[in-house]
Amino acid sequence: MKGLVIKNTGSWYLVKTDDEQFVECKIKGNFRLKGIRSTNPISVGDRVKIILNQEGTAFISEIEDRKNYIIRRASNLSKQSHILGANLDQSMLVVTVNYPETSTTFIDRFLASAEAYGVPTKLVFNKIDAYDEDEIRYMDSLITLYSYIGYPCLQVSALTGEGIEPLKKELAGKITLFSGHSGVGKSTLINAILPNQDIKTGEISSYHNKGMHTTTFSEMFPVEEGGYIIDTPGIKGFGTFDMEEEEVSHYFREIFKTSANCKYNNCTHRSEPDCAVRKAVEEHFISESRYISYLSMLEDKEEGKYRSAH
Ligand SMILES: Nc1nc2c(ncn2[C@@H]2O[C@H](COP(=O)(O)OP(=O)(O)OP(=O)(O)O)[C@@H](O)[C@H]2O)c(=O)[nH]1
Ligand SMILES: [Zn+2]
Repeated sequence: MKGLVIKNTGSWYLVKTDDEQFVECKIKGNFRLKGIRSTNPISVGDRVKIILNQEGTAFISEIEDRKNYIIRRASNLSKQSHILGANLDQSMLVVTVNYPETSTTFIDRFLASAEAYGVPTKLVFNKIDAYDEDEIRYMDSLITLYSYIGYPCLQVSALTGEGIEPLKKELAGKITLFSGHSGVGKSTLINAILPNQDIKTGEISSYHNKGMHTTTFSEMFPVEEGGYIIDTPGIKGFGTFDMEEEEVSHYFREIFKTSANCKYNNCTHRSEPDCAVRKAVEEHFISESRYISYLSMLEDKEEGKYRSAH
C-alpha cells in the first residue's frame, strides 16, 4: 500500500494512504540518505510504501525518490540535519512592505536558497488593507520587478479576506511551504486559508512554542482544495549550504542569464573587466536591489572562509 507522510512526531509517522486511510506507522529498515546524517530519515511530504501487520500496526518499508527536500541542521553545533519537508511543489514567501517591512535583501536571499533547493516560489504581499499610497506604489514596483524575473506575486489581506480565494486556488493539489518574517501575518493568513479554523488555530499556535524547532515534530495541514500547507515558523529561509562563489549567481535568475555575456566564465560580477552583469545594472536592466543582495550573499561566503581559516 502506498501513501503520503503527513505527520512526523519523532517516534511515529502518520501516513495518508492512496485510498484515503490514515495509518500510524513505524519505520522498518534503513532509510539513511546518502551524504546526509539526518535525525529523521523520513519526512512529511515523503511518498512511502507501507506494510500493514495483523496486529493493526504498520511499517514504512520503502520511500520513493524525492524530487526535492529542505533540511536544516538539527542544532547549531550538530553535524546532523533535520529534514523539514520533502517533495515540495512550491513555497509561498509572505512579505509586507510595512508593519513590518520585509527587505529586498531578505526576499532575494530567500529566493536564491529556494532556487538552490529546486522549490518554485511565489511572493504573497500581505496587509494590503493597511498601506498608504506610497506604500502601494512601492509594492507595485516590487511586484513588477519580481514578476518580470519570474516569481509570481499575489496580494492579500489576511484581515479582510481580500485575495484569499485566488491564493487558495494556487494551493490546490500542491504541497506548499509557507515562510516569512515574524509579524508579516503568516499565522493569520494560514488561519484564513485552512478550513475548520477553530480546530486548526489551536494546532497551529502550538507550533509557536519557541522550543518547537529543536524537536523533530512536523506536520502538513490539508487545505480544502486538496493540497497541503507546511508551516515552519522556525525557519526564516532555507538556510545556507555549501556553494562556490560562481554558483551564487546561478540562483539569481536574471544575473545568471546575463552572465553568459561576461568576458570570463567564472566572473563574480564585482570588478572583473567586461562584466555584462555590472553593465546591465548600470543600464537598469538588472535591478540594483537584486545586485546588492547578490553581493551580500557573496560577502557572506567570504566571511565564512575567514572563519573557517581560523
Ligand atoms: N492590517 C493587517 N494586519 C494584519 C494582517 N494580517 C495579520 N495582521 C496583523 O499582524 C500581526 C502579526 O500577525 P501574525 O499572524 O501573528 O504574524 P506571524 O507572521 O504569524 O508572526 P509570528 O507568529 O511572529 O511568526 C497581528 O497583529 C495581526 O493581526 C492583514 O492582512 N492586515
Ligand atoms: Zn560578470
